[in-house]
Amino acid sequence: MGRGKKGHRGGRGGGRGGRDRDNKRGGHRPYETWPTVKKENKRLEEYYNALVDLPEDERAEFWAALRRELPNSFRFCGSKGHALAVKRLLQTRYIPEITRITHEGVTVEAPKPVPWYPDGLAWSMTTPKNVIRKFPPFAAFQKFLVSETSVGNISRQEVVSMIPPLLMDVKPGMTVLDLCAAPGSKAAQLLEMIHRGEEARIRQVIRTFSGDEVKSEDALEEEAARLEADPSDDGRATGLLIANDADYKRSHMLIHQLKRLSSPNMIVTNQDATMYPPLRIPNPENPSKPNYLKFDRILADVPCSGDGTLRKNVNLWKDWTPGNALGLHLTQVRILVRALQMLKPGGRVVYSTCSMNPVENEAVVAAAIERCGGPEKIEIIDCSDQLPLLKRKPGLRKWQIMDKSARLWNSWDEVEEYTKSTGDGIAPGRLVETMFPRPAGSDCADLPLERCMRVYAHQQDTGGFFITALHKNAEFKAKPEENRKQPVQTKANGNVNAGKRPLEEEAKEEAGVKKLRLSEEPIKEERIKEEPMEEEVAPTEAPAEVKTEVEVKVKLEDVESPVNGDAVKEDAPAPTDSTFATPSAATPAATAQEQQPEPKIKPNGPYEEPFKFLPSEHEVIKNVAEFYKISPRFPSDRYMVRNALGEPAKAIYYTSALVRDILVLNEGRGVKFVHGGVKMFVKQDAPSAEVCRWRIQSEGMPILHGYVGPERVVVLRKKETLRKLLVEMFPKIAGDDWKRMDEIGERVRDLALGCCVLRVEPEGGDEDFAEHMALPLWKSFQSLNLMLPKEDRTAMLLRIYNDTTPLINMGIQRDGKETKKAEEGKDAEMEDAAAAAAEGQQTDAADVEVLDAPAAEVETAVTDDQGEVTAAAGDANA
Ligand SMILES: C[S@@+](CC[C@H](N)C(=O)[O-])C[C@H]1O[C@@H](n2cnc3c(N)ncnc32)[C@H](O)[C@@H]1O
Repeated sequence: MGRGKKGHRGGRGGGRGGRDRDNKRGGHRPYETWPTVKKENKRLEEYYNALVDLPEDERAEFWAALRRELPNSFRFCGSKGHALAVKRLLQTRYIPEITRITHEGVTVEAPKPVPWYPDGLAWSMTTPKNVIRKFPPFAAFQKFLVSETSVGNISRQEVVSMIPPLLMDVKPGMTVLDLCAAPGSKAAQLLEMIHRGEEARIRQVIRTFSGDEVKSEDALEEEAARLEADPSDDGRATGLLIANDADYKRSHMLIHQLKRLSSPNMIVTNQDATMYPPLRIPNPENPSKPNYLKFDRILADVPCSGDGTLRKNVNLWKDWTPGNALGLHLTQVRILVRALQMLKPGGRVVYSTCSMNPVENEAVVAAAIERCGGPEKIEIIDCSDQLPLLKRKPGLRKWQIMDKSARLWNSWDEVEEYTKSTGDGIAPGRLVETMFPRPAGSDCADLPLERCMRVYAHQQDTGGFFITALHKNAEFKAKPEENRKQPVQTKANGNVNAGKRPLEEEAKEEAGVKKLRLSEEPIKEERIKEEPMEEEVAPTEAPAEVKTEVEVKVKLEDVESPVNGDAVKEDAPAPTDSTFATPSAATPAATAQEQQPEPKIKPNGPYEEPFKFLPSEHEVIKNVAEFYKISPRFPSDRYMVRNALGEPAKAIYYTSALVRDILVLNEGRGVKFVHGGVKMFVKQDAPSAEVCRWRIQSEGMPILHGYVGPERVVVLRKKETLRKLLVEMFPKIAGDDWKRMDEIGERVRDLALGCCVLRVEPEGGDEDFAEHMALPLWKSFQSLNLMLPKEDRTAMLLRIYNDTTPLINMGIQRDGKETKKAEEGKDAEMEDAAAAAAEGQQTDAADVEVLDAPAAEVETAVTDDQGEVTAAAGDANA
């Protein structure tokens, strides 16, 4: 997964340079210390004391919690069975050890499960990072966290940030859009939901045509994962997640984070959410009529001022100003309106921020509902019965707005009155009408805003968060933004005009400050120092990189992506290639049509390799199917490559049918797709023409292995046999050496050369070795090679055997005597290739076909994200 190779980044914002990062720069980064920030801010305290209605003692707790360090939290991720297996280790192996530890005479507090998180998969702990990192009794626990985080089984995520996906009620088969998704922790939760129960469903279907008995250990899980949940594609997940972020570099962090889940049902786009383009999908009833995708669920976890993250981003204590939130209000409304437009009637949008400010929360919800046809069309969902153990406060019905100069306003009427009395007629401190509670008598005056959910830091020792779930009753035509009432302004010449200073311009002025608060995710702190990212906070503009390739020509509120082939409104330009988005001559689409290999970097911005699907009858697809004896039940029309020529060169990807349709039908429309598909086959040197050169990639294994013929499957049942394959990089099988491989010895001796599926089916009776797995195994003349990156081997050794033995690499000896035999020479070459391939398994480094961005940018983005992940473990143990 690119882990390790790309380097680990040290903790965030703590001045601890990461190992590889330091090395890359040719030396150790000097240890930096951060000046202590005084946790005081008069205006902040004044504003929230006025707003948040709490009894005196609770108010004191509110501020005390905001001034305390935030506990560390993490989530076990991946498929439920796997996540539960890793969690069990924490409970049975590490917690008993931790509870025996005393530090400075005090018993250490062990991690605790978050009570409201389903299946106990989220945990939190208050032990300071530096204690865990430096105090030797924690060493084993630290190793566990670092190791499982590096392979993607544990994700560090703030507890409150886990709430929004849980309120989305995502079910398998649904189409889901995460509009502001980077770095991707919530998107990962959503993707897991789309795939929930899939493994069991596929097993069920495969058994119906193989006639095998249900294994008792599967029975329960399969019952839970009923086929009816998502039946139409032989049990494979049919749902879709589109994860989007307007920032190009952050969209690559997103790819890195989500790739771990190996989902063919996911696309990453790089668009400005305020004008997210309608996406074409097939129209089976009337193929000549355009049909556009509408979503069952949309998450709008919008950029915000982030004052709910004061505990983590301590600089906010000094940087908080009332203007930060005001400058984001309009963008937030636009994103929410766009989300509601793209939602199916009956669908749900969850809107969330890590801010406590009503101008970014209740005011945005009310403004968006008003623009989208009022409460008849959009309802605020009462979530009071959801997550009953989560303590929360109701949303505000009344609030005041603090302007830039810290003056408090009760209503827009008050602002207008004041504005009339001033000489220049300009409303104070960038205020606009939609920031205020809706006036009595208006459609939205009585919105049940108390149904919005506010979570404060003191309630369960977390950060602060705001979440609202909205239900769309029916389609609507959004009111144009221009209808908003502008403050009356009198020019010097006596003419009257509307607001002189558009909010977006003012927002840009504060860009430097807002960079702090794009997310509740910790990644920010480092990014602020390193990367100027003005586009993140320029609310109305697509980031420069996006704009160069996609120039949206129509106002999206007019387009209202039509559903099921409905004609586009006559008064609005049709969202055709030429009117909706005008790709420049240099877009991938143009190049794809010309079938010309293109330079990797376009003058106008990063180049994305096109997604080209291979016909089922393509020679390579037929060869692969023949070699692995892939069942005809496995779809062969969803294989894709990423190059303009559309020929398999290095890697072959696999996508779900819907992802394929979207990528194909929207090619050339200027939509910026940056990722899609799971790498299924990768080209590798082979010793002879009979050996298929396309090995199965480990991330494709869970999808494919059930359909591979018995000729290319090796079944392993014993724990010790797997240990040999994990510890030894190239265990020998020549001569009598195959006997060392116990129950798989004879099978691998007789197996034809090349890649096969190692199906691990534990014989039972050992809880640490209970999980079924399918791993790629390569057979050479002399040896075997489990094609896994070192991190995965090391993590599995620790998880299954509690073993930290260094890996043994006893490859073919390259001295003259040994390499005389042609077979051995070939084996040596193959071992080199295999080792390199296994290491590159999930990195783009091994995949020259894909060059998503200028090399330096990819490197930075991947390293950043990895830093986030590694830092997570490092931090948790720091
Ligand atoms: C609060 S963060 C999202 C955190 C993310 N949902 C997660 O759970 O990891 C907000 C994100 O919105 C992105 N963003 C800012 N303006 C945007 C826009 N107009 N359209 C789409 N994304 C935007 C930022 O780049 C940032 O990554």
